Amino acid sequence: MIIQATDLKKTFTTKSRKGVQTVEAVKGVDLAVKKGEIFGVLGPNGAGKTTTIRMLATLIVPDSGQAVVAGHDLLKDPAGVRRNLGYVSQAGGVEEGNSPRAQIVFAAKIYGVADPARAAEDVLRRFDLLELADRPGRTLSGGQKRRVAIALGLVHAPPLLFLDEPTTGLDPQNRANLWDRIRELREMGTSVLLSTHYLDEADALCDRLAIVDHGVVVAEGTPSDLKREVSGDVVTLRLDELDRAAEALGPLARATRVDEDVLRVYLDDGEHTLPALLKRLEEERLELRSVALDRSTLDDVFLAKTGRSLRDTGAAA
Ligand SMILES: Nc1ncnc2c1ncn2[C@@H]1O[C@H](COP(=O)(O)OP(=O)(O)OP(=O)(O)O)[C@@H](O)[C@H]1O
Repeated sequence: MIIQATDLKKTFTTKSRKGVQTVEAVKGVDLAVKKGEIFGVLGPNGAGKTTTIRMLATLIVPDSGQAVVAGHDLLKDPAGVRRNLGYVSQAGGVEEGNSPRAQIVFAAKIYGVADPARAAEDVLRRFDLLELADRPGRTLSGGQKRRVAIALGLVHAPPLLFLDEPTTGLDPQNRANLWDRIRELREMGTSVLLSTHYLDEADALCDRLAIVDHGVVVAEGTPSDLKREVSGDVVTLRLDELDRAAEALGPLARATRVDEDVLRVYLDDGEHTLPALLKRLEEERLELRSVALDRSTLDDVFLAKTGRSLRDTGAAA
């Protein structure tokens, strides 16, 4: 394991004119990240993703809990942890007036890399940044800035890289491009822990993930295991009498759920059970407006574990 964390907790206290406010940002998180995998922390805004990553990256001290990160104890040997990780924040930290090359060489010097110029050249090449390496940061596009930010976090070749919402704000093409770069890191043996609120990103990129909500892990596993656990297929029905339909179809399904104006019916084998569902609705004289059959998604997992849809939080793609 490159990360083994147990019961991490963090409460923030802020003082304002309204008095003292406390926020339990992380309420007891366990995480086990294997060497060489891309591990995702998926959750809506405010779930505690950044706080968890910042604790594991030694940037804030947990109130309680324990962790071993890259072979070093988080609390007893934070310097040992720090030497072995790269951290790329949400904001990305690219200087406007400085060239990517100058910034990366500077970072390499801070990390004590033996040949900073060469290390910078290597990482610039790897991230396809050589052509723009000597332009001021302010002239780069959003996608290029993200690549520079990641290159900055990698110049000392750490075995573990933390990426906090790496593709937020990027267009689909730049997101796909960055996913490929992150996969290349895995191929070179780097372990990656990233946070995201994009369902498709968690599904396509992560080997395993933890779904977090309100500061706790509500589910953990590979994307396909998580989806299988919830159910194979989902039939979404639009009709007027949702509750009566749910009652009628219950015996044929693994689970049913009324989700605003639709009824979602979870089935092991949707293709073969759908005709029976439709027959049952007809027997009950329940008139359908529309029906759709889909494989279950990570949003169905989130819904099953938290009672609400990640899409509804306004955070998901
Ligand atoms: N320094 C701080 N002081 C006070 N409250 C904080 C601080 N940092 C985070 N919080 C609060 O802790 C909770 C968790 O925040 P966190 O940034 O970890 O969530 P997140 O899952 O990363 O969200 P997002 O996707 O929006 O980045 C939020 O309610 C946030 O307002």
